[in-house]
Amino acid sequence: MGYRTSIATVSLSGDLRSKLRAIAQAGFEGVELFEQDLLTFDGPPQAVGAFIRELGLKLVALQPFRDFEGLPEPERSRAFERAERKFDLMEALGTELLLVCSNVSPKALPGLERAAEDLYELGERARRRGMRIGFEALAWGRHIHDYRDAWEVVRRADHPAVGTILDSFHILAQGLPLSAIPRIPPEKIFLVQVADAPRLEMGLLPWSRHFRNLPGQGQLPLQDFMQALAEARYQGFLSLEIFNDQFRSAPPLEVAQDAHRSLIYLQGLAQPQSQPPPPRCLGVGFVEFAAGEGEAALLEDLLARLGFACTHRHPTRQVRLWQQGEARFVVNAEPEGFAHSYHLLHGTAVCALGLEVASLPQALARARAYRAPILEGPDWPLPALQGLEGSLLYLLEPDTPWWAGLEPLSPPPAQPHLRRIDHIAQVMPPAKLLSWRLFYRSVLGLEASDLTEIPDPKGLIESQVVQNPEGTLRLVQNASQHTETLASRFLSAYYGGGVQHIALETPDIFAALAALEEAGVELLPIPETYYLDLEARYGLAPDFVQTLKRHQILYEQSEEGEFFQAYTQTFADLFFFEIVERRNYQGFGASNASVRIAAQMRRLAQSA
Ligand SMILES: O=C(O)c1ccc(O)c(O)c1
Ligand SMILES: [Mg+2]
Repeated sequence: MGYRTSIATVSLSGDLRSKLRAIAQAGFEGVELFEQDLLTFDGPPQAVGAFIRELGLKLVALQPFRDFEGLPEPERSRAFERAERKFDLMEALGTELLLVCSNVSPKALPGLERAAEDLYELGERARRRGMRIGFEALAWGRHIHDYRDAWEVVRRADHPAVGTILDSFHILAQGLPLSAIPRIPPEKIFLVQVADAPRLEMGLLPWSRHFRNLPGQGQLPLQDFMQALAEARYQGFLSLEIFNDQFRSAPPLEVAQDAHRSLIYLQGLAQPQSQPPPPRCLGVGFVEFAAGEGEAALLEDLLARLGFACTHRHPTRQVRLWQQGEARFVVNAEPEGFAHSYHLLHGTAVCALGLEVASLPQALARARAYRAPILEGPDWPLPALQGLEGSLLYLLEPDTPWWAGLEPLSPPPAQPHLRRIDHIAQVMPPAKLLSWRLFYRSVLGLEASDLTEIPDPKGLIESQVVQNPEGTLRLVQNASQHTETLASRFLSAYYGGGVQHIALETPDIFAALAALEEAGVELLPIPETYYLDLEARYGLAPDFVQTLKRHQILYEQSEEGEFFQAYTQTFADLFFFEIVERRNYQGFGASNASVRIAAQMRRLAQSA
């Protein structure tokens, strides 16, 4: 990639040695050292510098040097003394760039000219020691909080050892215009720091210190920022500086690997032609369940009642294919192999998804560019990416005859009530939501919705939707910080994340449910009060509401259309199917989610 990659140590958890190892292992070329982190190293600064070089990393900068410009005496003189001690430290470490962030002290005096004089003098001191200083505007700086002012100060200082540092968060969070960036001479931009963030209504300082996230995970207009950098012809390091509470408690290597991926993604935003394009994802070709033999029979009984036909079976193995319309489920009850291991760990569960892509070579090239490990070879029926929590994401083109090795048994149902997989809902630990958001956006080029919150009787559930533009591939991802929510109970029951439900689409939910009821499928009972409220909320005809109620259907209306949904009782405790009918409707029935969760909780309490 064009820009050299770096990350600030503040972005990761652990002591300095583990941070640096993770940074090197994830493939970064440089690192910005946060001075605080020196305290977690069991050796002198020289040893830190040596360790960094042994890892093959370049120490891009030491940071931050705070509260420098605009001070009255005697603070001003003291600030220069402090700076000299930083230069000593930098000499020991072996780095030549010091990040100076704008003064936040109430003692700081205003005036760009005054600040320029201070920076000139600091630059002169730095130059004498073969060093440089980069001036960065903090969004909450006392007088200087706009990158244009920081640049103006640097321009007036007019010293070869004084440049500016741009930080996408401080610029984009304030919504500053980017038009001045291309006018800064590239050699005067000493470093560019990048971070994304969710849009939050809060003060800039707590927002920056706790909620920054990786490019591709948030909502800031980073594409515009990258465009402006390209116009400026900047060629130095892109350094991630991610202050985030979640990342600072997550395994450092996982965060570092995501971080490296996010820089590739960022590069692609400005120059899509510099990397393999994302695959066109078409939909879910199949879902594979891992099951023990006894459970496989129960699951297959449920599939049969849902209207699926067992169309194929493996000649020698415990592997069967069930189909209805375009929906295909593989039930794998083999006593060895990947599905078996997965079953041992998670119980009856979805162990793999078959993702249909328009071009397999393109999908694999993209995955390689984004360093997503690919499983392929004689051990695997299809090439696969690593999916959620040890599951697999097989990749296939729509006409791939992956079931050619199976024996045909019976034809699929001629008049299926259920036509296709509408969406798949996964539950994961909260810290994984952002990681998968980045994966799906970058490796697979899918769109990710903003995070929303769904109330569960025992706490909040965070939810995001990942989908293709056509809406033929939809993944809903849920997580919860609260231990008693349904999502969290799923995590503990399944020993990790996984598929919690699969929604199947029908063109006529009343006919579909009548058939299911006839076949003895148990639906999740919905309380009477829901229907009273529904009638009032949308002004529905009583007869219509009675029909919904008879089939335990949840209903939602939006500006454009209508949504109907019903749920099966949970299978093997926590997994279930959903039946949906969409009439010009693109959502997921958010207003009904808490009703459904409460009904499932009641049922769990009864069976406990
Ligand atoms: O939050 C801070 O203090 C801080 C320090 C250094 C930076 O580069 C920055 O963007 C923020
Ligand atoms: Mg910064």
